[in-house]
Amino acid sequence: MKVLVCGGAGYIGSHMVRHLVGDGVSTVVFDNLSTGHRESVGDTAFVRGDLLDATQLRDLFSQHRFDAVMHFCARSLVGESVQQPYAYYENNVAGTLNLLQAMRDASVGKLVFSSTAAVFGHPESELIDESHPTRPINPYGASKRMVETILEDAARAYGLRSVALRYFNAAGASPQGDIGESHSPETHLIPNMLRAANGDAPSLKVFGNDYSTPDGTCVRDYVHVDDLADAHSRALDFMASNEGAHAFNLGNGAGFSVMQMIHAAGEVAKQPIPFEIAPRRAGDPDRLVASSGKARRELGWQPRYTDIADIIDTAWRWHRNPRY
Ligand SMILES: NC(=O)c1ccc[n+]([C@@H]2O[C@H](COP(=O)([O-])OP(=O)(O)OC[C@H]3O[C@@H](n4cnc5c(N)ncnc54)[C@H](O)[C@@H]3O)[C@@H](O)[C@H]2O)c1
Ligand SMILES: O=c1ccn([C@@H]2O[C@H](COP(=O)(O)OP(=O)(O)O[C@H]3O[C@H](CO)[C@H](O)[C@H](O)[C@H]3O)[C@@H](O)[C@H]2O)c(=O)[nH]1
Repeated sequence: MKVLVCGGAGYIGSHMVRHLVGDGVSTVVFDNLSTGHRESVGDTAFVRGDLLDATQLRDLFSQHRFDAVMHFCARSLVGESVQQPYAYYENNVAGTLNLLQAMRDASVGKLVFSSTAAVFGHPESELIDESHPTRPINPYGASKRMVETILEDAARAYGLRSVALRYFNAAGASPQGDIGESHSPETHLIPNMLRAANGDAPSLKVFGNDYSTPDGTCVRDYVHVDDLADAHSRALDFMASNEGAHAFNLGNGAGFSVMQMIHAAGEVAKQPIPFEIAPRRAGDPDRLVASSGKARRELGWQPRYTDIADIIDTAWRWHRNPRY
């Protein structure tokens, strides 16, 4: 089994690479290092390249015989996507089309795609399952939904087998503490809390405390990166016996408010997280919590990290001593 991991030098992708290598799967990483880190994949085979360069992709597929592709590449900042929609559609949609065409030319017929809770837009129910309408409210979410549609069409036209995994909030890091989340600028809550705890960043800005949630701050569903990696491996197995394009929501099914997260992180770091209340951030829905019953039933997926303190603790191991 040989797997191409596009975007494997990024936060989630690097945890996937470690998971595949641990399972003895031959792995090649393709990444332009726009937001990723070469150090995060150690001595795994690495090709620096860009999905927007069709020639590089053709060369890659001519040099290797891949059984499947995992595709983590994206621009993924919601606010930036509103400001720069062309850049988002170009990288996330046109880049993915280049990849799909190269796969087709090389007769590679299986893809696991990183989708997102942002395909749903404003939540219409407490728990979001796969029957929830997909009405994205920003270009980032729209770009991911477009790719899901392309995958549905590709299944019908070319027989491509695919699984779109819609992560809610990816969180935590390898418990070994040697790979983790490192973005610049960092926009995600857990790294920003832990950098404030470390003194690496000023106090955490809490974006709005007037949402219609119990304490007024936004509620999210945090799911550990190693559990996401496990779901990808299960998706590979699933495609061996299932044709077509499939989508699964991945979360723990438990919501935590920003204030609850600050409290939990303070307990893990054994010091209070300095914070201040700031204006709302554009595009943040009140509450996003997954129903992952379909992934449990059809993929046999069972997250191992269900305690928010354990999830934050793995991130804290990284943030105390980040390597990149
Ligand atoms: N982090 C989350 O909470 C979250 C939630 C839902 C979905 N996702 C999705 O999961 C995926 C991974 O997210 P992440 O947080 O690890 O992001 P990341 O930015 O850390 O990783 C993305 C990787 O893709 C690479 N890349 C981007 N465009 C590329 C291109 N054109 N060619 C080659 N390489 C390219 C980057 O250099 C980076 O290494 C993304 O598709 C993202 O939209 C993330
Ligand atoms: O410094 C910060 C950072 C975040 N937040 C708040 O913390 C919550 C979580 O924010 P994150 O930025 O960590 O995560 P998001 O829920 O905005 O985004 C995640 O889910 C999205 C789907 O809605 C996308 O998929 C995106 O890629 C993924 O990171 C939000 O209410 C946000 O307003 C703060 O208060 N202060």
